[in-house]
Amino acid sequence: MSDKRDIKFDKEVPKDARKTAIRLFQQLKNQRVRLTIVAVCIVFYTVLNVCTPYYSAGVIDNLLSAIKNCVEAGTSFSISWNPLGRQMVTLFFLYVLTSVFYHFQAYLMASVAERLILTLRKQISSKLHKLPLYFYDGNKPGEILSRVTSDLDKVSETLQTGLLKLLTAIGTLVGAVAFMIYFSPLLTAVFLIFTVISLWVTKMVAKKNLECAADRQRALAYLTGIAEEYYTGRDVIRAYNHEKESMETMNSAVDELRNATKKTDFLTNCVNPLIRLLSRCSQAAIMLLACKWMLEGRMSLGIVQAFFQYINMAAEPLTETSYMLNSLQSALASAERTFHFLDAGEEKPDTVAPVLLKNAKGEIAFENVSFGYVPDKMLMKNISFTAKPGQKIAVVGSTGAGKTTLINLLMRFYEVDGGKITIDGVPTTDLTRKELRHNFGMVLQDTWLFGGTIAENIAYGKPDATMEEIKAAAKAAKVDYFIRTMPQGYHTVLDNEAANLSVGQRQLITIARVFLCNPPIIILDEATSSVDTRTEAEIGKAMKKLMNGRTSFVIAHRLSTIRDADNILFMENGNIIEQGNHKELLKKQGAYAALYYSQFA
Ligand SMILES: Nc1ncnc2c1ncn2[C@@H]1O[C@H](COP(=O)(O)OP(=O)(O)OP(=O)(O)O)[C@@H](O)[C@H]1O
Repeated sequence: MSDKRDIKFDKEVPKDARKTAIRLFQQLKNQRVRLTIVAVCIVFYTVLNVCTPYYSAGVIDNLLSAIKNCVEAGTSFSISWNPLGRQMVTLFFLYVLTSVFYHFQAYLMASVAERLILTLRKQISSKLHKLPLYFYDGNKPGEILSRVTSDLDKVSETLQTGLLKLLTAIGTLVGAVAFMIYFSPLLTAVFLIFTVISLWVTKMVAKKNLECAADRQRALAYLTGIAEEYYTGRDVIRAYNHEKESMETMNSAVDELRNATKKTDFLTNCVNPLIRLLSRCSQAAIMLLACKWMLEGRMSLGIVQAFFQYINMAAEPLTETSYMLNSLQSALASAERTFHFLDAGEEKPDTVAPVLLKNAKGEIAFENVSFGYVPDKMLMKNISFTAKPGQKIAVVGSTGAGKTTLINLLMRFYEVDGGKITIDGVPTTDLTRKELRHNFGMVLQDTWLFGGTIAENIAYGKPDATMEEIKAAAKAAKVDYFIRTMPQGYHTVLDNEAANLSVGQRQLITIARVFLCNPPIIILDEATSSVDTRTEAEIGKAMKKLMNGRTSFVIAHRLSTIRDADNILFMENGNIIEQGNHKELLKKQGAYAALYYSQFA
């Protein structure tokens, strides 16, 4: 049963942030011009952003004194170009220019980030085809998918928003505080005292919030785990009368999640109003002092409004720095995971001078083949056998005996550790993988049909096949009639994992796929219990027809179907312990005979 103590949540921290940042930057080297323009825009934006409020203080004060002069002189108010009109237009253009620099860099940065993500996605896509199969054995599909989606999205988002904020934060903060001190050291001190208090409060709440969020995550994962467990085991739970216990465990998990969520929600919802309250208090205190000084003539209105602009400017980097650093850290962790994936060991490259195998006859030989999934633990030792063109080879053995492994080696999904496998006398390592696999057709129990039309699915191995060829293949597999009864016939789109087809129909379509490719060698994994007897007979007939004239390897689950095999490989613990035809093996009175008599006696 799932145990919530087993569920761990790692904080998103890169192992080597510096190395990852440098590597990420290297990926941007073809975008140097754009990045330089972005850097220039950021510098101009920061300088203008910090200097404009200072300029605005003078303009507002001049405007105010012009209004005052008019009121005192009893004349109507007008603005002359020199100096007030000029100053106001300059201020307007300063704001416009600041905004232009900001938006231009944002536009460029978005295109830099998306180009980078496109490059990385292309690298991942090409990597997926170069990875050896054992990589997929050790990694969950969800993990690999998240490299392509959420990890790269996070990098892009941080490059576009977080990085700009971080780069402008120091300049803005230093500039704003410097101007504030210049205007009034006392008001600046009031602002800084309140800021330090609110930073401290945020830190305390954030720490507590992080703990509660981890508790909530744990409680949620536990609840999801047991819900899934109970759902899949519902029959067994009922059969053993464990409904009450399951319900109690479920209720306590739901309760725990409720408590954890309550705490997290409270902390999340209370932190913002608290910070806002502190910021209002600080602004009220500053405003009180500033108004007093204004009344005493010690401070002008222009300076007060400029001071408040600086307060807003300085508060943002101060309160957001920790968020920005976290998001940068988490983006670097994402980038690190992506690079780790891109660095994974690839399949041994194809030979540089490959042999071309035109019209293979289909003679296969295993010569003293040894293999282990784990380097120092050999599963197969010195396996040898030969399959003459057109022969039927049956591979038999209990579960885990090594039947699939034998096929994996034949198809070069894994590389042998010793000995060699030849096809028409040519070692498979002397061919390119593409050339080798071109000679094989596979019909497995787990059929794989993709989201496309039935015709496209049949033509998967020969995309340029004509409709006539596709129909002929379907006819050969005895699935043509069924396809024609579908609403759009061959153009019926299969989606949702071909849920509208039965297991047997899916298998017949994959048989048609092999008929179309017409390979000299085929691999068949016999259907077990997932189809009814009639369908099984239909599949059996189609397979028999497919085997006709081709070298075939049949992974057999029932001994009744392999009596006519030319060679039966009886496997145990990864090795072939007996081989020969049905009669020879019965005569031997060995493991095959024992199994045969146990099934048919
Ligand atoms: N990717 C892998 N990594 C490590 N060990 C593996 C891997 N695949 C299979 N094995 C191990 O190799 C042995 C042979 O497995 P294989 O899948 O070839 O057996 P099988 O005869 O096809 O079994 P089944 O009839 O159940 O499919 C088993 O002990 C299995 O646990």
